[in-house]
This record gives sequence, C-alpha cells and structure tokens, in this order.
Amino acid sequence: MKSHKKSSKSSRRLEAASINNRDSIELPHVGKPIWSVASAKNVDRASISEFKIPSLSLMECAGRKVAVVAAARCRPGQLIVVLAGPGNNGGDALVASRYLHLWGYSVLVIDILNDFKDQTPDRSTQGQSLDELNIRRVSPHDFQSGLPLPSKPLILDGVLGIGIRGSLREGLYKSCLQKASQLNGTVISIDLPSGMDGDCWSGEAPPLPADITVTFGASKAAHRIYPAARYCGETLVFDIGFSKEAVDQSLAKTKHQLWELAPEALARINPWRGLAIDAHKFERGHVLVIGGSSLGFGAPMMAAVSAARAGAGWVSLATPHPVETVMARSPLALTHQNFFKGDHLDIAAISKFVEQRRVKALLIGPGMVTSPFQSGDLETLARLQRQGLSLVLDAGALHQLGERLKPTRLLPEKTLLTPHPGELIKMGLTPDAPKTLADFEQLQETCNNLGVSIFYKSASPVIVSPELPHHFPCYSQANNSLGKAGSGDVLAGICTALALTSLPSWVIAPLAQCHMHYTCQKLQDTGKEIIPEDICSNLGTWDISFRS
Ligand SMILES: NC(=O)C1=CN([C@@H]2O[C@H](COP(=O)(O)OP(=O)(O)OC[C@H]3O[C@@H](n4cnc5c(N)ncnc54)[C@H](OP(=O)(O)O)[C@@H]3O)[C@@H](O)[C@H]2O)[C@@H](O)CC1
Ligand SMILES: Nc1ncnc2c1ncn2[C@@H]1O[C@H](COP(=O)(O)OP(=O)(O)O)[C@@H](O)[C@H]1O
Ligand SMILES: [K+]
Repeated sequence: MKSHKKSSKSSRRLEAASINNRDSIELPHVGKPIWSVASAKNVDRASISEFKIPSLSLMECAGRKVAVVAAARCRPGQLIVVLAGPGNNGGDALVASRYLHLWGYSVLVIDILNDFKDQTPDRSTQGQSLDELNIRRVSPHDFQSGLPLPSKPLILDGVLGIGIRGSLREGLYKSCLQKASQLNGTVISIDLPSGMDGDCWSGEAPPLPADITVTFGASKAAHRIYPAARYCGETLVFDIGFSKEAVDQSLAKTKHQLWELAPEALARINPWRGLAIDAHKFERGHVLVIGGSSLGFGAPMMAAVSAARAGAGWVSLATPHPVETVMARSPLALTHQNFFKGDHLDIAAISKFVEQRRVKALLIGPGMVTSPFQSGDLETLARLQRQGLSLVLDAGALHQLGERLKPTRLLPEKTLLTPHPGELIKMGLTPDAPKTLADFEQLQETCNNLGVSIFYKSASPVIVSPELPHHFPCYSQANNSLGKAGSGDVLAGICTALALTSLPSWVIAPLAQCHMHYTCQKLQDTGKEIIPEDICSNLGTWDISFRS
C-alpha cells in the first residue's frame, strides 16, 4: 500500500476519541481476534511440540466441553448419535462419547472411516478406551444401509474439522453426513460443520448444518461471518488449555487479522461525552442529507431523522422533490433544499451551502437509484473535505463510484462508503462479493488508492480501511429484524451524525451499527415486530448498556 500506512502498532488501534478526543480505545480491547485455520493449526502445533502440552490432554478437554454442551441439550431418553471421522475431530467426538456414556446417556458411535488404519494416533487411543467401556460402535456401512434409528436424535458431528483441504469430496464422509441429515436431529458440530472451510464465508451449505457449534480457542471466520455463520448455528467457544505463548506466537505471525467486535465495549463509547452543557447547534454540527428519486424521499428523510436522533445539531435535507411537498411530510426540525438539476447534483449550490451554513458532514445517496455525480463533482467534494467536511456515501451514490473516484483521492478517515454486497459490486471495485480474508486484503488496497473506508454491510458487517492495514473488524451480532428495507438509511443517518465528532470513519460505522442493533434489541423486548422507522424514532441515549 502506498500512503496512509501507519506503523503496525498504531494500526492496531481502533481509535475512539470522543468529541473532544478524551477517550481512545485500542482495537484488542474492543474486540477479539478471529483465528484463521492456519493460526489454529499453529496454536495446536506449538502448544504440543514447543510448550509440551500433551495432545491427548487438549483432546480430552475439547471432547469434555462437547459432552457438557450435549448433555445440556439432550432430552430424557434421547439417543445421541456420534459421527466420528478419521482425524482428531473424530477423536474429540470419541472423548465426548465416553463422557456421555459414563454420565448415563445412551450413545451410538458411528466410525466414519474406510479403514481403521486411516485414523490419527490420538483418535485410535480414544477408540481403545471406548472399546474397554463396551460403548456401542457401528460401521459406516451399517449406518448407510438402514440401521434402525429413532428419529430426531441428538447428533454430534465429529467427521471433519479444520483438517479439511479444499472442498468436501464426494465419498464416504459426504454420504454419511447426508444420511445423518435425514435423521432430522439436533446437530452439535465439533469445531466446524464437517466439510466447511473455517476461513471462508461463502453461501454454500454443508451437508449437515449445525444448531450449535463447539469450537476451541477462538472463533473462525465461518463461525462469525454470514452467510456461512448461519450453518454453524450458535457458536460456543471454549478454552481447552492451549499455551498462551503459542497463541501469542501464532497471532504475531498472522499476516491479516479479522476481529470480532465486542458490542459491550462499543456501547461504552459515548461520542458526545465531551459536549458542554451550554453547547449550541454548531458545536454538535450541521448535517446535510442528499437523496431521493422518483421512488420518493422516505429514505433520505429517515436518514435525516436518524442523524438528528443520533446527536446532530442541525439537519438539512435535500431531495429532487418540490420543497413544499417534502415539508408537508417532514418533521418540523428539518430544513429543506433542492440541490438537483434533473437527476444530477447542483454541486455549485451544494458547495456554497456547505461553506455558508457550516455543514460538517454530508450524506449522499439514500433513496437514489442511479449515481447523481457528474464529472468534477467528486473533485469539489474532495476540496470541501480538505476544508473539514466528512462524507458518507450510500446506495445510489455508490454506483460506479470506483471509476468516478479514480482521478480524486479522498481522506479515508473522513470518507465512509456503506455498500451492501450488491452495491459493492455495482461500485466496480470487485467482480464478486468478498468471501475470504484475501478478498478483503485486496479491497483494502483499493480503498487505499481511493482514500476511502468501507463498511461492508451484511448481517455481520466488516470494516475495510487503509488506516487499519491488514486488520478487519467485524460486528457479528446478527438480528433478522434489521433485515428490512430502511435499516441502511437509519445506519447511514447515524454514521453521518457521528462523523460530526472527531471519531474516524472506521469507528463511526461499527458504533452506528451497534447503536442500531442495541435499539432494535431493546424495542424487541417490548414484544413488537420492529421496523426501521421504529428504530429511527427510538434511537436512545448514547449511555447504553448491553443486555448479555
Ligand atoms: N491436538 C490437536 O491438534 C487438536 C485438534 N483438535 C481437533 O482436531 C481437529 C483437526 O484434526 P485433524 O487435523 O486430524 O483433521 P480433521 O479435521 O479431523 O480431518 C482430517 C481428515 O480430513 C480428511 N479430508 C481432508 N480434506 C478432505 C476433503 N477435501 N474432503 C473429504 N475429506 C477430507 C482427511 O481424510 P483423507 O483425505 O486422508 O481421506 C483426514 O483424515 C480440529 O478440528 C479439532 O476438532 C482439538 O482436539 C484440539 C487439539
Ligand atoms: N440479519 C441482520 N442482522 C444484523 N444486521 C442486519 C441484518 N440484515 C441487515 N442488517 C443491517 O441492516 C442494514 C441494512 O442496510 P441495507 O442493506 O443498505 O438496507 P436498505 O438499503 O434496504 O435499507 C445494515 O446496517 C446491515 O448491517
Ligand atoms: K465437525
């Protein structure tokens, strides 16, 4: 990457300064690392070979954790069907079987391997203790050829874990997993639903999706990033006694790092904490929201109201519709403009308004279906940005933005783009939606060239900013009530209000997502189905505490 590269120490900081720069929070304290599969393997390897933790004790601990989770989910009399593959994932499954048997549960183990010669030594050791306890084990052939089994058992999936290479092959493992899925049981998968690549979050469903996934050390990308995360169900992470030094060593070697942001830590950031009691509207700041199209002006209006509720001192709204029409439907506190020439922006009028009315944050795009920019517009915005204006670009303003921005370099700390996957593709920066960390790494390079930060929206949005080189914080708290048209407008409005503070773009985006998510969760406690308008009109105080 060329410019805007910070030292690796400062790059790890997710600086979260309040309005007068008093607080700052370091990234690791706001989140925890998501391990890549390579990191997880390094931690395993180093714990065993360098730090002399016996591999069998790690396996014992892992299997016991799985057994505890299974025991808590097992209904009285329910059969526990354990699918144990050839590797150490199968070994974990055998340990879990032993505990469950000793605790009085009814367990049936299916050895999913072609030949016992294929097993890892630790798995083989676990198998011997099962035999000594006379725990029932059957062959995959018996399982596939119609062994009578009660429907809806509890299934432990220990066929394959992080040892998989490439995509799941046709053959015994896959056919047994498919057979198990026909049992319609509750599935607890060990480490990963078998066949999934822990580093990839593509939408491909594994043969046996999990209701619960029990993993070790830290979550992997597939557990936290959607759509893959939906196939993992609820992911529970347990410490199984890896060496701390091995963990530190492995993370230090990691080239690029995903972070799982902790909502409780974000929720402690109050962006307006430094605001004086006698503050006037310009101390908070003036936001201008430009959006709308022939489809209407609901989207920019919702963004504008959200900006006001999120703390802006003054919000102006510009749409292509006659000012009187908009005013008739809009809250009294918003002021109105029409900065359009047909479908395009009247950039000279906008520029004059921004300078004269001291606009500090500008949102362009909600409710637009095509790009409003003509040549030269972005250069004007870049000039205004150098005078202090923050920019948030969403929806229609993102179309072909990659190409349009090429001659201009914006400031990534003051420029936030908020595309969902379809919009990211329409921006022309990447032919496909990112599916692995390497894809984000490439996107980060592009962000650096353009001078922008991206909040890549989904149920688990990720920040890609040149100011956080090789680091990708992810807000992974999904809530399907946010999956409704309009949530993006609320988010964009909150982001724009927060852009009035001294917080940089890569902090305001997850903070806004957290605030929206928190408000949604709180409203859901009242038992109502929530729509984005509810969230917009109920955005609460910034001193929030999260429900665990
Ligand atoms: N001490 C430790 O290390 C600890 C490890 N732990 C546990 O071990 C797990 C990792 O164990 P692992 O490394 O043995 O691999 P694992 O996931 O069982 O799979 C191996 C099998 O995969 C197969 N296979 C590969 N590619 C494939 C494909 N494309 N399609 C189909 N099959 C394919 C390959 O079979 P083959 O190709 O040889 O036929 C091979 O036999 C980890 O997830 C965790 O649960 C914990 O207990 C903590 C301590
Ligand atoms: N299931 C979900 N869980 C969590 N957040 C979600 C979910 N679905 C959508 N969101 C959030 O809602 C917003 C949706 O934005 P967007 O896709 O632009 O919607 P729209 O344009 O329809 O308003 C984003 O902030 C996204 O992260
Ligand atoms: K598994």
